[in-house]
Amino acid sequence: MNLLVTAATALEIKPFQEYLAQSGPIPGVQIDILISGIGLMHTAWNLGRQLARQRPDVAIQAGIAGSFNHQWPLGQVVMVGREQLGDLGVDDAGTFRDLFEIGLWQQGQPPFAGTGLVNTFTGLPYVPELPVASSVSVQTVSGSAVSIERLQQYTPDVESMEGAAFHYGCLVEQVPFLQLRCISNYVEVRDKSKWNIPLAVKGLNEALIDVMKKMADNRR
Ligand SMILES: O=C(O)c1cccc(C(=O)CC[C@H]2O[C@@H](n3cnc4c(=O)[nH]cnc43)[C@H](O)[C@@H]2O)c1
Repeated sequence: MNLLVTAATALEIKPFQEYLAQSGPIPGVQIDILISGIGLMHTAWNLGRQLARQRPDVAIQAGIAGSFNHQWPLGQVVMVGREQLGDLGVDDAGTFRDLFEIGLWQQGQPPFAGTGLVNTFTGLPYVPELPVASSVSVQTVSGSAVSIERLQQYTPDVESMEGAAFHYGCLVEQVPFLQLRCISNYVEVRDKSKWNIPLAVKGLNEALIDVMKKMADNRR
């Protein structure tokens, strides 16, 4: 099995890489690591180049995220079922309208299902039993009541800056994929002191190692 593990920053998957360095090669599994950079543009370009070089059997994007859902504690790991683009559109005299609303994109145009980039989890050797989240990808981390209220139209559970690019690339290339996110903060009026990135990185990497091992076991 060729497994691609990608993250926006090296920090997010450092414990995973340390685990791999300690455990040595995993029989039957070749793992490529891609640090894609923060944001949709960097992720789209780096992922596209990587998929052209080496088509993986499975791709996993691992990252931290903000949560709209206060039922989930910081450190909760989720897998993303549906991605939407939260800020690609026009400012119509003070009202945000996305590309579907103004007719520049059509709902259901491949690889979209409606207005979402949906993971059916098909083709994965193992699907973890994690809460399934709806996600919105943004260029700017939401940090004001106005921007948070505007995103409610997408009924998101979580927010990241790379997820939609990852779903798009994997759907177009028909690579089975899994987006794992661990909650580092709530999406609320910005107060960085409430974020817990170390906790989220720890939870993310524990889940990532577990998923990688189970995928390897199921592929042998
Ligand atoms: O402002 C800072 O000092 C600062 C320090 C470290 C990290 C940040 C980020 O904004 C991290 C963005 C990064 O993490 C994902 N992420 C995490 N929480 C959120 C969120 O609430 N909304 C959107 N993205 C989030 C994101 O995918 C980026 O890769 C700031």
